[in-house]
Amino acid sequence: MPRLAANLAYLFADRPPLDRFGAAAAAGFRAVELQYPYDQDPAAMRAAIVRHGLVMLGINTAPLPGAPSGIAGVPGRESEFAALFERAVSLVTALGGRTIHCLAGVVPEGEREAGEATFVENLRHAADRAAAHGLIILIEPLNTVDRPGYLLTRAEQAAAILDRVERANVRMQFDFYHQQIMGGDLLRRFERHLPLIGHVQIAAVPSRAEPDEGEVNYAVVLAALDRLGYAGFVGCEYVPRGRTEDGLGWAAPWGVATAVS
Ligand SMILES: O=C(O)[C@@H](O)C(=O)CO
Ligand SMILES: [Mg+2]
Repeated sequence: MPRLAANLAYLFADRPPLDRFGAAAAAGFRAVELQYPYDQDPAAMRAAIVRHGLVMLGINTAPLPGAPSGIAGVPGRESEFAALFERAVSLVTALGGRTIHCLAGVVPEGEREAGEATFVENLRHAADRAAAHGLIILIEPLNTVDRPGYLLTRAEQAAAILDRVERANVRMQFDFYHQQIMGGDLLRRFERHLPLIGHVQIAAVPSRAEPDEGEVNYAVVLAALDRLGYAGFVGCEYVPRGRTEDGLGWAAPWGVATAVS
């Protein structure tokens, strides 16, 4: 059965950050992912994770002023990326987490080949640093509607990058929301890339709300993940229509509870 993880940048976001861990655990989530928890106290977050018996999954590399979508694939910013990555290693290690999503960044049309080469080199260096801590690096293709100009947009492109990086601890984060927008054919593409996939995320398309509306049938998708042998967590990275608890009906078959009040 798919194991659901709460993305606490999106879910329970009506609460202060430290209160979201308990809310996720109370709803039945067994794991959490955090995105950008750089302004929070790592020890307090770790204590909340342990207190509520949660598995801590991953964080993202931090955004920079003028570069909210990262710099891992931006030529000329390699030393800044190395520093950003070290910061992510310290934080995720303090949280007891497992993965760092390295955001590639926005690259102008004429520089995309150079951007990919930069991305590959940066990922190689980062992978070697990550290996020393037993960490996995994730790269995630994002859709061009929400992120115009983002370097990494399709699962096929991510697979080609991973092929060039040649490091087993660098993997693809397959977000069904983004990949539906960038070509669809979700189950065939997921299956084709499964050996490279390190994490999965879901949200309705096009609303990015609870995965119980829109053009993707997530009951079918989640059953397929099981059938195809995906053993990782499924990150719930959606924007709740209202209170998170009130929209969890879709997750009941997967062990997460709906609101009782
Ligand atoms: O899908 C997304 O937007 C995220 O997974 C992410 O990490 C980039 O913000
Ligand atoms: Mg995502």
